[in-house]
Amino acid sequence: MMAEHEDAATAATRCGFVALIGAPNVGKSTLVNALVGSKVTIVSRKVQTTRALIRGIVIESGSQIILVDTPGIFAPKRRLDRAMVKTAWSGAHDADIVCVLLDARAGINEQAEDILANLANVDRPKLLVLNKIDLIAREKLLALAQAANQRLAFDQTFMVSALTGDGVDDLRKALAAQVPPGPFHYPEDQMSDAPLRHLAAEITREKIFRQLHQELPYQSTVETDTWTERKDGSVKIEQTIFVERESQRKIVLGKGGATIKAIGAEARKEIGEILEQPVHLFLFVKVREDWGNDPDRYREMGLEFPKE
Ligand SMILES: Nc1nc2c(ncn2[C@@H]2O[C@H](COP(=O)(O)OP(=O)(O)OP(=O)(O)O)[C@@H](O)[C@H]2O)c(=O)[nH]1
Repeated sequence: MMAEHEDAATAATRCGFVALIGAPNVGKSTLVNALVGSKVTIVSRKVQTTRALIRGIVIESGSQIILVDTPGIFAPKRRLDRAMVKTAWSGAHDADIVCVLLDARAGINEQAEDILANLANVDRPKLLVLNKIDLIAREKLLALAQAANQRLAFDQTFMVSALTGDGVDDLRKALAAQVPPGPFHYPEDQMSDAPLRHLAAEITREKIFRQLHQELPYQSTVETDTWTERKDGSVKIEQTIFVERESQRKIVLGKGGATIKAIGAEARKEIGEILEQPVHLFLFVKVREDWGNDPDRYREMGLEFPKE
């Protein structure tokens, strides 16, 4: 009986990824805070090479809404960033819903034009969010909504002030209703550190990429298995690096373990800087034979699963 009851509960849930896209300063962080409604784990802006960064996770009416953004879309300076820009946009393709934020006061400036043009071929439900409505008059707002909708066919338009909270409940409810049916991606007891687990995994991935980018492009994935805060103020993190073949495992390990050691040292340093606490990082390398055919892995990396 119990099991049936639980099945029914799972079937009723919804869960999905919502990509927040907007120029710097449109108010993404403020909106995430308003949507989540409690203190959000601060995810450092220092990490600009990740594909999809979890900004916050919201539960609303039985839906888990995972808010992600795709840094690196704007004015990429470093070579690695530029290489990631294309993938960053494909993160938008992979999201269940794309939310485009515009600063209502700034209007459709050059960066906004750029975003709207780039999203034209993203085949996902698109919502327009005009933020900072507390700063402009209502008539201007309607004109702006119209102008944006002429450039890109949005499914819905929301007018909010992330700062005052005006309109935020409506947006949250709409997102909850529109993410697809399915079980929660993150267990509720992991929700608060999920962004950090994900970020730490992305950092290690970036270090692997840096060390081995010629030899191992995109063929590895990293998962954070455990995250334990210690009494002395440090954190113990265990991660597994999954590769497709034994030969790749050897490459990641390097001669006498030299490569994995270097990856671990770099990752530990950066994770420690972001967390501002000492980090003990333990890395394991495993072969996951069918990695290349597992859509979940692609999804975790913000990549689109190739149809064939
Ligand atoms: N008046 C007003 N100000 C807002 C609103 N939302 C955000 N802001 C302000 O706009 C500025 C930028 O907000 P952030 O949330 O940091 O913007 P962001 O898009 O996350 O910026 P990046 O991290 O650079 O991408 C801050 O000073 C916010 O207080 C709003 O609805 N009304």
